[in-house]
Amino acid sequence: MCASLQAIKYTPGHLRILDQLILPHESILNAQDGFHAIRSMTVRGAPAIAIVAALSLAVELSTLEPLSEEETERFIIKKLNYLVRARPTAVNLSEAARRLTNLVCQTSEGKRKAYLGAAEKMLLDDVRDNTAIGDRGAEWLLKDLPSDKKIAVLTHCNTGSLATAGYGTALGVIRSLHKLGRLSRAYCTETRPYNQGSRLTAYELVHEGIPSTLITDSMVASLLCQHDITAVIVGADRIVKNGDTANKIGTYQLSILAKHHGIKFIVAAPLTTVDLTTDTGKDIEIEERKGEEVVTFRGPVLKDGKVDTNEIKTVHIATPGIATWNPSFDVTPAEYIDAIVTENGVIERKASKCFDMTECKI
Ligand SMILES: CSC[C@@H](O)[C@@H](O)C(=O)COP(=O)(O)O
Repeated sequence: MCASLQAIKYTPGHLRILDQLILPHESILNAQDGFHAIRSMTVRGAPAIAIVAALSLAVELSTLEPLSEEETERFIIKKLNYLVRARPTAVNLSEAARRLTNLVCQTSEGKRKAYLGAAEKMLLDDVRDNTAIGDRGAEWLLKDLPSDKKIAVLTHCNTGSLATAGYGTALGVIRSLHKLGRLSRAYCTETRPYNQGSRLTAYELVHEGIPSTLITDSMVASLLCQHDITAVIVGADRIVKNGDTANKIGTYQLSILAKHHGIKFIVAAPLTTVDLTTDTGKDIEIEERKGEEVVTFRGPVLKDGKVDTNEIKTVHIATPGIATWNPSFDVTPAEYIDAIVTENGVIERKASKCFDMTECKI
């Protein structure tokens, strides 16, 4: 089997990320490079952007002349405050900044070393947590089914190795189902306008040899109606206290379709995505991106019927002059979510209309 995909490659003092716009690795030398990589979506996915932000500052710190403890603290806090402004919706970024700031403030001697250790640990922790999410989610989905039953699932956006430090969240559940020999097929949506599904999830599913089928976002109702789909599994950018969940635009409509067809709707995310400081989804800031993403399409050209990744082109696919609206995320109300899987286990929504997310942090 070929090696697993890795979006983030780090050795002390060196950070390289896979440029998800074209796919070779790009070097990140400092926090400014980290900020631009996140904002331009060269790296994307809630856990991955938090890790790249933290590690970009780690690389910058490791090249810096010795500073006093006080100067080091001021430097780190200033850079973290800058990095959190790269993208607003995924809470993992601000959660990491808050945690690293607290650590640095509470360490009296060796602040630089403490920061580097904590930032580097994020890579390992994320893979460990995602593996637990994948296994727990798969186990929960299979628990009431005959042991020889294989299931088909649908996922949206990208939640795999390319959106995390490895293994993936929703794609981690799919990976675990496949590992157990219990996955008949994973369907993935194209995920317009940025096409994380057709570009990244499809790439990863094919790379891993997981039986998979790509559909456009407009085909979901027909898929759920005509095929035997057991669950829709998505990741999250922010899960607030009552379980309302911000995720890639289009997730909300999938949850409504799943409910209509009596299909389970599952959110899979690490605890770093759970935001207990926000009560409901109404208070989540939704990033709006440039209309250009809606009216253009970017990809490799076809030469003699073959995809040529050396030549990437942007084409215009809408009538010039048309107005656009491009919210990058939407909020799925908790009442449409059946279960939320974290590394600590699965919380089911039973009779009530919402979750108490404080339960999963215990
Ligand atoms: C494990 S990542 C979960 C989410 O971050 C993912 O589904 C998503 O919405 C990514 O959005 P993106 O805009 O590509 O950063």
